[in-house]
Amino acid sequence: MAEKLLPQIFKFVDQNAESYKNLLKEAVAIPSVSSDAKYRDECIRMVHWTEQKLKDVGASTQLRDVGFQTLDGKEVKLPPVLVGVLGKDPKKNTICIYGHLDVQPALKSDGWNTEPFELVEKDGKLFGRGSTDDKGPVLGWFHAINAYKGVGEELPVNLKFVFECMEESGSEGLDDLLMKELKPEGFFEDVDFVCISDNYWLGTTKPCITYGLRGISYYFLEVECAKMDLHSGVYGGTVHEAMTDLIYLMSQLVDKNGKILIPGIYNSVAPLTENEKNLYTTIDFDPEAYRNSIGAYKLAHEGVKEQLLMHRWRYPSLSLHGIEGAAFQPGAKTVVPGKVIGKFSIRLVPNQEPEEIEQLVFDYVNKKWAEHGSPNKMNITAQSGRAWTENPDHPHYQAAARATKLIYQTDPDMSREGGSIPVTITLQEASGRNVLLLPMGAGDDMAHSQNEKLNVRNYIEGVRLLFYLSLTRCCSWIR
Ligand SMILES: NCC(=O)N[C@@H](Cc1c[nH]cn1)C(=O)O
Ligand SMILES: [Zn+2]
Ligand SMILES: [Zn+2]
Repeated sequence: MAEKLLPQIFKFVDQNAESYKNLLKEAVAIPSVSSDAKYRDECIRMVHWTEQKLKDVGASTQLRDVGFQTLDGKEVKLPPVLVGVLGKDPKKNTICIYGHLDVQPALKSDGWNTEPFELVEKDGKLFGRGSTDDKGPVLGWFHAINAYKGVGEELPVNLKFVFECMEESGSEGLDDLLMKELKPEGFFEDVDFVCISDNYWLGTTKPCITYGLRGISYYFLEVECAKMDLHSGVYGGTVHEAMTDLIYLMSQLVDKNGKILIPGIYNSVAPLTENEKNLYTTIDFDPEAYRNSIGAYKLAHEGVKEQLLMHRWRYPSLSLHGIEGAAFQPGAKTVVPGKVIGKFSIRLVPNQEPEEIEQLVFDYVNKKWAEHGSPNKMNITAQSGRAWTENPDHPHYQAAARATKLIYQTDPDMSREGGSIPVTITLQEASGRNVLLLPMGAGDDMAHSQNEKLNVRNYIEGVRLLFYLSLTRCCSWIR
């Protein structure tokens, strides 16, 4: 039945490509930035907008309240989690789909060529914040479901949905909802697989299927020297400046080659086996093309493919992200900030437990602070999620590989990902089922960066892929 339907579906998807783009345009126009309290209403609007789309495809929906968070010292309501169910036929397999509706911040002045929250099509690319991370892939599922209706076929699987709007900000409230509230109600009882489309191919031409993610331990390092910002001409030379202390602490974390300077941080990293080492040799990854795509002057590890991939996937890395309270605007502002918050994160790898890593970081920063001997106030806090890996030999992965080959006419690479989707491990534990990461976007989509985009080809073929994937899930052998 599967293959017979494909020509019809391919035609239907092509005929509807414009409407798919229009829907993505609507989604991108909602600036659902989860990290900034001033966009919280937009996050809530995004959840409601998506709920309506889910209802439109025939799903029953629920908005689950997950309480409040403290943001910028204020209690702010978290966006509700959108849960949905489409079909309850016991003869069919049930796939649980997770996606996120929130986005990273974006301003045109960051260096975008177009308005970030206006979807613009140029040269076969759809530019806009959230186009690839993760609004395009979420909508891909809705289009795939509609395609069944379009060709007059019944959906061959039951679907369950979990859509949140806080992924880019630590998925606050979601773990508790999944583990404590949804589990007793049996939400995951009949789930056979979990599928997430929220990552990217390694390169730009070859599709991938992903079986591992790094975790993340994100730190907020606060130093306060005064209760207000100060004129450096009036107060400079008379106070111990918070920024000086913070820059000192941040400079002690990582060396110029990327080696993390926190004692013990590499101790628990899973040892590299011969078997794993061999996996890297067959992956299609061109260091020079990768370097060019980001305009980097020189790559670490002399651009050796295997070493680069290992440092993206299986070794921890520490990045310095920014300083809140610093004068980042253009111009010669002569302020001494009263309080600054340095932000850095460590990407965690298998066997590194967040509690262990947080303790090592806190101990090290406290020791460096004591050595530094500043009279100022310092405080460090963290939010963390574990790394995740899955069995890529599972039939779920084999089905995804078959579907990918059919759509792209090439065998996908089995990849891991350097980024983090902390809820993946929670979904694995809550469902007890195999979790598949099926990327829609290409490796040069520049999620989180300026000019984020989704290729029209990836969007359209992605819809076909999700359609075909759900079709193959109707086979009982896959259970
Ligand atoms: N597409 C997944 C993704 O981008 N995840 C974020 C998660 C995050 C952001 N801040 C804290 N966690 C990532 O940076 O990997
Ligand atoms: Zn994402
Ligand atoms: Zn993201």
